[in-house]
Amino acid sequence: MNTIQIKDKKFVPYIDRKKIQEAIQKVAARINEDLAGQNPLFICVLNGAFVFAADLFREITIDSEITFMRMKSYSGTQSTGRVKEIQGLGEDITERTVVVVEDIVDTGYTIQHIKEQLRARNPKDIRVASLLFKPEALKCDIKVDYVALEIPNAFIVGYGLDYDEQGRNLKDIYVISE
Ligand SMILES: O=P(O)(O)OC[C@H]1O[C@H](OP(=O)(O)OP(=O)(O)O)[C@H](O)[C@@H]1O
Ligand code: HPA
Repeated sequence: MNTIQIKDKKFVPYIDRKKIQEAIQKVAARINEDLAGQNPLFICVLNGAFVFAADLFREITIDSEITFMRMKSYSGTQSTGRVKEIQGLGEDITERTVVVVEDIVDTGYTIQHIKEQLRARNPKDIRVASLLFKPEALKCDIKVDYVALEIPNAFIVGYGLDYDEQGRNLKDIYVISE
């Protein structure tokens, strides 16, 4: 069944690269339509979102810009519940439309924290685009505007997502096997 081992855990194939790319194209088409003429600033949340952001941004056909910030809240397979800013945002976003690009919204603590930080800088609008969303795991009252794929509450790796920093280079997404 193509089981892979990363450190002490086993994972099995879950979402293949073709399905990922199709889902990204659909999300990009919605963003292209919704945000045309607004020159949105995409904000990629490192580390995990770098693969998704690279693929999403190349599907964006409207005038737009991209930048990066870096946050950390996970340890192993669990959220610590504390969101640490490793690298903040340099750009002035006053009166700009920004699109926060995440690989996953799980408990929602990270995106909630980022939205609070960005709101204080008076943007025109904050949209959130996430490759993956786990509705059953959500612990915050937040809206994810553009979701490529909804998944159940299980730990996954690949396509930028890691287990203990390993597995980000996998082309497909794998789920933990009990
Ligand atoms: O909704 P939440 O429960 O907050 O989880 C989502 C966050 O967790 C991951 O980041 P992580 O802290 O693992 O850092 P990484 O991006 O460097 O892997 C992921 O990239 C999101 O930013
Ligand atoms: O399921 C996950 N896998 C990897 N990183 C994550 N960060 C939040 N949820 C996850």
